[in-house]
Amino acid sequence: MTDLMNLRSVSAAYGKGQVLWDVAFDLKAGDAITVLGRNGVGKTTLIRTIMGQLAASGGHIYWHGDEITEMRPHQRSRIGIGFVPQGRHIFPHLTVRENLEVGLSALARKGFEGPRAVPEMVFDLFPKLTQIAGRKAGVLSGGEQQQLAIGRALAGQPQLLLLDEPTEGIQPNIVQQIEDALRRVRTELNVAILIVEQNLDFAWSFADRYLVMQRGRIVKEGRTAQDSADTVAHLVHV
Ligand SMILES: Nc1ncnc2c1ncn2[C@@H]1O[C@H](COP(=O)(O)OP(=O)(O)OP(=O)(O)O)[C@@H](O)[C@H]1O
Repeated sequence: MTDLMNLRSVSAAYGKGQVLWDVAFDLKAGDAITVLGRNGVGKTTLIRTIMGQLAASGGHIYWHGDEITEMRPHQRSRIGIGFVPQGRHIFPHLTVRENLEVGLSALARKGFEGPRAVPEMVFDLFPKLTQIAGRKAGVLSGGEQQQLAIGRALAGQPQLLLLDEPTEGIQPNIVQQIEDALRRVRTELNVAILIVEQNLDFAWSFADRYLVMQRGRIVKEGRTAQDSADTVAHLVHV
């Protein structure tokens, strides 16, 4: 079986300032991987490069074995890459349901015969969204907005979900609900999940594999079941 995604020697830059160097890793269906590192090491840049919001300045990105390095972000979302950006970026003046419907645009794949309504699975994973479906997203708590942002990405039925610091500023009981939901996304839907995180406990508990970045490079990687979180804490915490 071909991998879901492969990164080969990927680099990225903002103008002349190179931020990513030689990043390489593979993802399979249903994988859960976390990208760790201090502020400013390039984690968000990596996720934006995978999503195509920032063009790779070198290297190659493959999806099911096909090169997508030059593909535009909306096309990447149509082939099955979902993105929950840092800060969530929900539409405050739209209702919860309308925000979720925005996520359906990713289903406009050529020949895709999928549903044209938000899949029930999204409400099943986040029951709170059913209760607040008619409310304007701008008035929701941070935890509700995060559930909405994840639900919106899932409405597009991705095969890979990219999440940038999903636990940032969220109270612990909601973090637990998000973790439980993401676990189900993986096991029940076989969606691969890549999470950029500062919360080492959450990252270790959720992910099977970890990558640690320093100054735009992957400096350490491994399996969370084999290594203790203490072995990377000094590379992650300031
Ligand atoms: N739009 C931009 N233009 C220029 N430089 C940028 C831009 N965005 C990020 N950078 C720089 O790129 C480097 C990596 O930033 P990035 O946001 O990817 O790091 P990060 O590891 O995600 O950090 P954080 O945890 O703070 O989000 C930093 O030096 C940052 O200042």
